[in-house]
Amino acid sequence: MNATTNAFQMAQQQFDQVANQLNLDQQVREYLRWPLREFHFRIPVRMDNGLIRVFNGFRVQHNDAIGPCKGGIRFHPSETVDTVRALATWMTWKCAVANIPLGGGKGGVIVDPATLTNSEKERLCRGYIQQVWREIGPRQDVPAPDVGTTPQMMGWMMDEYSKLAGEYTPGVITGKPVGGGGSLGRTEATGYGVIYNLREAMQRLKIDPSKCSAAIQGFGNVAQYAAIGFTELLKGKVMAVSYWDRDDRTGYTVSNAKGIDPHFLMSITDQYGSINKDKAKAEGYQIEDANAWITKDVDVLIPAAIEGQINAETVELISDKVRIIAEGANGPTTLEADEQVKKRGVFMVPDFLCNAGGVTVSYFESVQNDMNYYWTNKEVLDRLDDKITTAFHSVYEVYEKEHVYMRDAAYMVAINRVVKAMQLRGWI
Ligand SMILES: NC(=O)C1=CN([C@@H]2O[C@H](COP(=O)(O)OP(=O)(O)OC[C@H]3O[C@@H](n4cnc5c(N)ncnc54)[C@H](OP(=O)(O)O)[C@@H]3O)[C@@H](O)[C@H]2O)C=CC1
Ligand SMILES: O=C(O)CCC(=O)C(=O)O
Repeated sequence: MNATTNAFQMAQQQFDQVANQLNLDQQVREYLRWPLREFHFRIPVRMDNGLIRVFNGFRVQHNDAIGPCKGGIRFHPSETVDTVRALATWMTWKCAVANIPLGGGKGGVIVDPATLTNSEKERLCRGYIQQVWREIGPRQDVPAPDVGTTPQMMGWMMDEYSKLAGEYTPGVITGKPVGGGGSLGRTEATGYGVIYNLREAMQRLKIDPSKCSAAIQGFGNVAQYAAIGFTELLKGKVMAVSYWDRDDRTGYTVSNAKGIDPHFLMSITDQYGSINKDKAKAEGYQIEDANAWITKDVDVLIPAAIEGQINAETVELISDKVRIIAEGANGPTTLEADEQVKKRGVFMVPDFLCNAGGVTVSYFESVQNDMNYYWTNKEVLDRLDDKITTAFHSVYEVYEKEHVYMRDAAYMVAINRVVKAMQLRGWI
């Protein structure tokens, strides 16, 4: 998030705007504007050099009216509790709009995982669980990966929880490695979910996807599979992706006038989403500055890195050719920029609808863990497609009927479902 934008204030303001439109009761607003519970803790870790380093960790549980809290754990050097609160709040709306029986939670550790060795990462993951294990569980709160965390880390966390709980408990965490309690399809789920949303949006807007081009910000998990999906499922062209270069401490855009080959770029990308720009250049790619991706004359922009990237400054750089923004990241568009996007009539597929594919397959993973029976990749992706398609149209129908912005329509669907669950449980 850029320095001037606080993600949690942004999440609250988005909610307030729609609460006004829905004329939501004041007491219900108070309930939903803040997380129900949050845990702040310190995680001492013995580093490989024998010294102890203490990390700050958080787990925030926003709402569990519909089911156990659900949401990733982010390892990031600029993590703040407000970012985690925002992400937990958005998880509540995400699970509700996807119509899966889960609530919203999120976790975080202030750390740059790229500075840790593998064994230090393992001890940090186990330490995180040691601090929070009493507050999570398959029927309480189920974490998962997010920025800076991986399936292997989820495997270590599940193992630590199982040891502390005294029984094998795969359903405590999702996004685990396949063969270690994970589900096929989870790796590609979020990026493909973005693409299923785009396919449905284009069908409603009568746009031929095979004639479309896209530019993507980021080249981590979500961006990589969005790029593959855009080229292979929609048959469109991705003209540019951007990434953060750790060595140069700046971002770059990697573009190709003929369209990028996502598989080639993935083959020269490290585990943190950093592309080897020399190898890309040698294959004829152009290397441009960090913001070049957003200036491209493309039909679709897919921000898939972090929060606050389409903001008051960068929104001015968006080409008039852009017709759709599909938010792969959580909270990539600030409130000011959102107003501009709305005014310009660009069709918005909002974050908690657009990137709901990941948590949907996480839900499938926990269902498979409970059954101890695992589905094929095709079964998982077919079910995902079905869920995302239904979610998209449930929001689109409100957008059409109520003549509201797509983000507001998604909030309306989600808030109504959460409020109904709260009423049915006698909370309000
Ligand atoms: N993974 C999932 O299933 C889901 C993820 N999301 C959201 O999607 C977004 C991306 O997550 P994910 O792909 O998993 O995370 P990853 O860590 O795999 O990828 C994010 C990438 O974006 C890079 N990045 C950071 N800042 C910039 C920048 N200014 N310009 C270009 N690249 C940048 C990061 O670099 P570096 O590591 O060097 O900072 C990293 O390589 C996040 O908002 C996440 O919360 C949402 C739903 C589910
Ligand atoms: O897979 C999950 O449970 C959560 C993924 C997540 O953190 C997100 O959707 O932002």
